[in-house]
Amino acid sequence: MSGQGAGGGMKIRLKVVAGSGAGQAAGSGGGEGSRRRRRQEEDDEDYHPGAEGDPDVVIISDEEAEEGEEDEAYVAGEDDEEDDDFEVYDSEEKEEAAAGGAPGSKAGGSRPARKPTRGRGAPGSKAGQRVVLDAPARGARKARAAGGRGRGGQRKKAAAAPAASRRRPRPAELAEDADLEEEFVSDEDYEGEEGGGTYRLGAADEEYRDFTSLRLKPDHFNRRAGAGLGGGGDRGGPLWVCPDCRVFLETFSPVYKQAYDFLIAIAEPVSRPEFIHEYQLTPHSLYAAVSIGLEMGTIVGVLGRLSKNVLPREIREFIQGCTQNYGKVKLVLQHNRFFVESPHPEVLRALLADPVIRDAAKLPSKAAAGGAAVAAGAAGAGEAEFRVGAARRDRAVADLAQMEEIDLAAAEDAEDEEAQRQAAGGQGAQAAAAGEQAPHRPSYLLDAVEDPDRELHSFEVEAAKHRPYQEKSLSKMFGNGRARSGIIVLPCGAGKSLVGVSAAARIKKGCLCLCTNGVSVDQWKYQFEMWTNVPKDQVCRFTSQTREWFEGPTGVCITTYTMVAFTGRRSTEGERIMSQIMSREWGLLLLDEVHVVPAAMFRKVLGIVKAHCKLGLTATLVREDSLIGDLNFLIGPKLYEANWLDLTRGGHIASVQCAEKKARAGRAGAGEEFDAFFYTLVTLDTQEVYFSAKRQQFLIDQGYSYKVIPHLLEAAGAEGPDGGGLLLSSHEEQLDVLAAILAVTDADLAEEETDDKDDIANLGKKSATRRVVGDMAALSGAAGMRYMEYSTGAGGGQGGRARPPGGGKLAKMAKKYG
Ligand SMILES: Nc1ncnc2c1ncn2[C@@H]1O[C@H](COP(=O)(O)OP(=O)(O)OP(=O)(O)O)[C@@H](O)[C@H]1O
Repeated sequence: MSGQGAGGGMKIRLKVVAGSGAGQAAGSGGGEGSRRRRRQEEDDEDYHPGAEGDPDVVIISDEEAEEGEEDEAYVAGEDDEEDDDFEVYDSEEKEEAAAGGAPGSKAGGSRPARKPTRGRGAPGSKAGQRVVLDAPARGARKARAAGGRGRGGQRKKAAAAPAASRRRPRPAELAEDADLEEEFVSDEDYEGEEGGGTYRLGAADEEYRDFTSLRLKPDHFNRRAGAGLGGGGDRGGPLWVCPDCRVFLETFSPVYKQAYDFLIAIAEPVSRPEFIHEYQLTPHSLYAAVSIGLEMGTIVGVLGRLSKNVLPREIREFIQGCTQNYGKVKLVLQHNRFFVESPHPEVLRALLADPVIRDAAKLPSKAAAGGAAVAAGAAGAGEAEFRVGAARRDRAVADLAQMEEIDLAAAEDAEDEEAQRQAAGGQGAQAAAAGEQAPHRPSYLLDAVEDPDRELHSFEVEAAKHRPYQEKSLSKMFGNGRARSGIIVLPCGAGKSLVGVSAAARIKKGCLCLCTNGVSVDQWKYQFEMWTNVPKDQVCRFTSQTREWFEGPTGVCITTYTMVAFTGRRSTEGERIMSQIMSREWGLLLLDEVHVVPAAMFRKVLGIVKAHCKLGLTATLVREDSLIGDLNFLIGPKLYEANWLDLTRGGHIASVQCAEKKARAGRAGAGEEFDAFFYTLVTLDTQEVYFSAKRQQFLIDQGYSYKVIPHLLEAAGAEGPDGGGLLLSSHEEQLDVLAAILAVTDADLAEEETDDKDDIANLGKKSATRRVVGDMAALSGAAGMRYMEYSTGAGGGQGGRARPPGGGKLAKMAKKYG
């Protein structure tokens, strides 16, 4: 069992099921999603975004490609199997891939592949599962590995990096070959291996990328931007698909929109500036893809079709490895208990062989007769057995066809000790063992009608026409008559609230909405009332200030993370409401601002609340605590992510202007109509400079440009506050303020009274306090709150709406509507 996720409690990871790479990477957080990788880059002192750190994509011409082939004449059959670092496919093979053919199974035996320049792979295995290093390097690496350290102890397997990229071989990390285990090499081990070649390996190796050995498709010339996807539908591919799982997208392609929609469904965006986007295929992103209904063959087929270069073999294998385990195990919530179900006895056996799961599961002491016995691998005779009744299995198989919305990702959320004991199949096993009809309702939406516990609400969205990206988000969440758990990423002001409200309306069972503070609670209530016909008494708020409960059997409860996670003494009314919250099976758990909620709090809350479906909403999946990967398990995969620039161009959100003012002290400016201005004041010679570099990288990746205003006084064009210039304009005054700020202690801060006890920003303080003047990290945006603090939703709106209650958003709307 992987179980490396932060925090205690049981974890169920895909890896357990079949030891696939998907689970491995996911379990350890070692999928090394793009964000984490970027952080590592950022942490590297030598990394200078926008300078030499930019990806160096080398595109070779036809002639060069041919030259290359002549230089290294490929002799079919000679060392075909032993020498390939990565294989290339012709269009026939591409078709085969599209049809879901096994990687490496070569039709017809002839393969116009080009012999790679470096690296070795797949001895004796056409499927290419085993990828080994060339002998001298392997020896050297092994030797070094003995004393080497891994990247956070997570990367266990070394494999041949594709010669083209010579960097972390993500696809091969998923190789299932146990022999590779011993070839553990850390990034340090890679360092210098190339002996002064073009590559600098190790943490900074990503600065140098050479993709010259990517093989262009024979008709690649027709695939240049502008050639269009005409005729056979196979032209004009806007993608470059690299063997290291990077995908580059040309935004000026005529099929950009289609390619973008596809890529965002299968890959993580790394960087999306104006002309070339970079994406990364990761286990998480591919898991998300299959969870929204894309099949392995489709993913490979479409990727190949959109690509200018022949799809590297690693990519096919990687995609296969990451997608094959989807749907094998389901976590089903019923009668406030979780049941682990699988139609595959071997999967259950693997799960039960894991000591953590076994410990957590409630198992019958003796297996009952009938059905397929699934003995826990580690269990001896006389120990508990887990039995799966035949009828139950058949039913599960049938149900699997529909695919359950609560799947392995959902399994991760049951962190609460007690819930876990019920979750790991114990109750289900007991019921099955006792010959009872196993409880199982796979498709929540379809089965809601039959649900004996159903308490359906009947409100509907009636005041809105969804914008295209909102519709897209919702269609990713709802499909085939079921609801999927996951995260929707939409920029500030793009209308996440409407998406959340619509999801709650579609899931006709109670909705628990969790917000980061009390003001947000008021705003969500307002949003529910504004967009839907929900009766007022069916939307209730539960905060430190307001304790309401809905009339009737069900409704919408809006509260805060802190209220639910609170462990101290509550008022009688508070206790009563909390017990209502805890005893219910919610249809939807709506999680606002998921990127700022500390992971520990998520686990706590998700252990307390039971819901059929979870929807996380955020403007950015960037977290300061590097635990973004955990959200995949705590909530679910990312279902949709909109591109800021596209929405801006579409007039859905304001055009954003970012400016960073460098000063020793100063004040921020104001915006103009239809433009949202983001000003950050960075005090020189402080930690803020470091954090501002991070923010700059974020902005670049999101496709924004920003301005650095180094001399505030000159920029202000005036001398003092009366003249419209700066406060604290003299150097002495600035030093005084800086000294005062630096002198502030936690004790000083504790004296400040809070006005929102529900605010998640107050976490960790003994008394509920708010930082009015905080430490430098908090001031510079390192306190876990997002960088973009406000925006306006320009265009496409329904102007003249009533203003909502509340502060932050109120100000935003007030700004928008004048
Ligand atoms: N489909 C729509 N039609 C009309 N107006 C819309 C639509 N979707 C959103 N809006 C409006 O756009 C504005 C921004 O929406 P909302 O506050 O939900 O954005 P948000 O993504 O939650 O922003 P933030 O991340 O800042 O909280 C609101 O005024 C909302 O009423």
